Amino acid sequence: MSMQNVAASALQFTAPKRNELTHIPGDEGWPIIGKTFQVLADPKGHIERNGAKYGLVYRTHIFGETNIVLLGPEANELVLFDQQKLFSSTHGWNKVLGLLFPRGLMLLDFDEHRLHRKALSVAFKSGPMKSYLSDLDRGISARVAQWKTRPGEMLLYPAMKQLTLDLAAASFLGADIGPEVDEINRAFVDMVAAAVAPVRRPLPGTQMARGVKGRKRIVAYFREQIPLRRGNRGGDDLFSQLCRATHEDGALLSEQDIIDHMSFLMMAAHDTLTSSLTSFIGELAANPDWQDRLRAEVLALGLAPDAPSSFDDLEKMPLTEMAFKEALRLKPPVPSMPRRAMRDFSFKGFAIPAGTAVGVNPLYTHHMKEIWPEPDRFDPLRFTEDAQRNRHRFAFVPFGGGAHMCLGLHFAYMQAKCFARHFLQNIEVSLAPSYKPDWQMWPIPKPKDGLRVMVKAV
Ligand code: HEM
Repeated sequence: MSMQNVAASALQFTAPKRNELTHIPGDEGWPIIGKTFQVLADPKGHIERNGAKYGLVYRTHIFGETNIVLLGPEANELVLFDQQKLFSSTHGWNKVLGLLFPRGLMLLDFDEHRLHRKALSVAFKSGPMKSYLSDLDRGISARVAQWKTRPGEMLLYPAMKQLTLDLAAASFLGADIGPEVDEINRAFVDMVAAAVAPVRRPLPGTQMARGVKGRKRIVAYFREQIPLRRGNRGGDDLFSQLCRATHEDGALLSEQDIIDHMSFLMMAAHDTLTSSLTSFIGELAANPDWQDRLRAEVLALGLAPDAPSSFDDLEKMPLTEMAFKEALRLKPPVPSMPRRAMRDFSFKGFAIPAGTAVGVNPLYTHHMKEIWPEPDRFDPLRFTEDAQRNRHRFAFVPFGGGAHMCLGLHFAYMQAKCFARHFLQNIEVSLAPSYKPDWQMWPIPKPKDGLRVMVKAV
């Protein structure tokens, strides 16, 4: 199938009439605003109250539209695995991300999505990943060494945000960006912040307006660089990999495709890693026994404090991986995932018509008491092989599942373990007595006060 035929087949939909959904239990709240403010104020509480009142399928109204929320592992499997190709990711995510990240991988569907995902996958094979690891390792080691020289209180979230930004510049764009690096970083930060801004139109003075301007700058940068990266200025960074990537028929990705995929990839990686690395270290600060166990695992690698980490070293950190998973369970960086039904379907006895906006919710599933006893307790042993064996495979879905499962999953584990290795080997982290950080859980989990931790050299 040629790329043009595939692109032309993008699906259209008609939203169902209101009375086609009223058989589904729920409460749509006020006209127009619906339940939007309740969801924004307390997403976990809101969804748990609705789940308790209405069950695993309920109707609500957010962001100007009726939504059907489908809860639990079976719903995740139906929607994410999507064996029957019922659900469009394009028409789910477009409303949130379409203006700034049009045609990012997650915003493509079905055959077209499959072809692009295949082309992008080369950049995530083990050869390129090893090269990203050496960039990440260098950046992390240098930053941890700086933190080590400044013992005392530190605001974890902003420090982590700056670090992931600098690491993305090195591993995604190459160390050699030149004097434009600060300007590109700023444009990128504006674009990512706009992705989750409450005002969705680029009105003057809004974050969305800054985001649209940032996108213009980033697009211009990519456009000017593509011919250079395809020639002898290309390196091993992710951008250069995409500039050389081809479709099945051997054709290079188009300039516009590279721009759209790069913008999306950088966004997909940035806030998710910032959020998860912050919650991971936050949990270790709150659970010193686990911090000690992971430090022992790191020290057992036998590496000098400033020595680089290899793929093999990271393989020998299973407890660290389990602890990172537990942080992702407690605070999934993508707490909910939207889709649009392209055909009629039914779930738990409810008929749901084509065109309906539906959503699944990792944040809810990750706290279901019947799957995760004492769901708010940090316990990495939930992820031993034994403990996982009898669990539904869609009970833990921080990276989604099925065709759109996170393409950067191994990148994320690699960065988290590399970070843990340098951090724990050099720094001890704690929380002040009686301090309980307060988190905003949606659209991306983030500590409200930046998360104050105490650091000291090990
Ligand atoms: C802890 C970090 C991360 C988390 C929790 C995360 C989570 C997710 C989730 C839940 C999805 C699927 C959304 C859906 O189906 O609606 C997704 C998709 C994606 N993620 Fe990640 N992500 C992370 C890091 C990354 C990184 C580091 C990269 C790139 C280097 C990345 C690239 C992508 C891409 C390209 C997709 C779209 C895949 C597709 O549609 O085929 N992510 N991610």
